[in-house]
Amino acid sequence: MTVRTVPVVLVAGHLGVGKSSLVNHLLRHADGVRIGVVVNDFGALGIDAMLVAGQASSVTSLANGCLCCVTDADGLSGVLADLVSPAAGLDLVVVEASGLAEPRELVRLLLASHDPHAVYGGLVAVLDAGAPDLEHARLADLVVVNGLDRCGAAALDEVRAVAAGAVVGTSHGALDPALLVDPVRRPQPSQLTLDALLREADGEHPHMAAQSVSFTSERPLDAGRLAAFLESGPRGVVRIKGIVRVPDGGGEGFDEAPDVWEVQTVGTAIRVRPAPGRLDTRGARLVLIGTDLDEPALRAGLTACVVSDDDPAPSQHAALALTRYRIDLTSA
Ligand SMILES: Nc1nc2c(ncn2[C@@H]2O[C@H](COP(=O)(O)OP(=O)(O)OP(=O)(O)O)[C@@H](O)[C@H]2O)c(=O)[nH]1
Repeated sequence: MTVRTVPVVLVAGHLGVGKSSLVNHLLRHADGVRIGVVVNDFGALGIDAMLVAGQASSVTSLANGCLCCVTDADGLSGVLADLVSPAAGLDLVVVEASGLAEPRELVRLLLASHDPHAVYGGLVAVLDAGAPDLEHARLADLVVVNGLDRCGAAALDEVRAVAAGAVVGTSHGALDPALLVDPVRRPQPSQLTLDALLREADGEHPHMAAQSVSFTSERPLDAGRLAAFLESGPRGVVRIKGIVRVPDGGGEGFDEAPDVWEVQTVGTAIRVRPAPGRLDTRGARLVLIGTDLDEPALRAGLTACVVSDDDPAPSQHAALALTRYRIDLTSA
């Protein structure tokens, strides 16, 4: 049986860069995605708590299912356990770090929590377009350069030159939630949800919509070439998900290893697990999600991963290049 997992996304950045604006935008554009928010408020005047709670606490009573918890770093694991439990029914948990929190420490805390229902959804670093912190850009899986309305887009190239993950420019934190989580189809409520009402009342900060590129191959992909493609952090790509068959030389002790894998990436964070049986495939099906995608380049990159007749037979443990990113989410 496959355990249901909820991605937990960390949002970090210096004081006043627009973290709360980003979280509020996600909540207001949730469109059926049930988002839980953790405000990691280190006593910094409680501003985050007020801003987020002002809207999220009233959302708790709606079908939308948003909720808000205030915590400090020590309480993170306990709060996360509640939020990601199947009973909470959430699709995404966003942890907003206070401007004082060290992103690396929060990532460590999250990875150390070992909750079977939580899966690391990536570190989103919000940077000020006027004075981007390039150290944060190097750490993050997704970099949001915020404040383009004030400062223009000049910082984007500077950030892209050093960022390991994808880089997106925003104004007022207007990040498309589809960059972080798949849209969820749920029956439409008979009346407007709170997120729709808030959007109408506030006016919009339009966000650059996420794009996607689908790639299908009838043949397996070479694990080494695919891993290199994923590790390269293709430009503009925030998330990749799909099913891939990779050939393996079948080294000793590896006979039981499956050949078909589910692959998910967020920025530079890669994770794979054995594909559920019904998703068996002869080759590969991948979806790449991001902004400003260079579709021909992405297709060329993935096509180059397809195993050809000219390739040598796979070496022993060939699949390890990819399967070393395995996280075991499968329970007996
Ligand atoms: N003009 C402009 N103002 C912005 C933008 N993003 C945020 N702001 C404003 O900047 C101020 C700080 O934004 P927040 O979203 O609270 O920033 P934060 O990172 O959560 O701040 P802390 O919680 O203090 O760390 C607020 O007054 C926002 O309305 C933007 O892109 N353009």
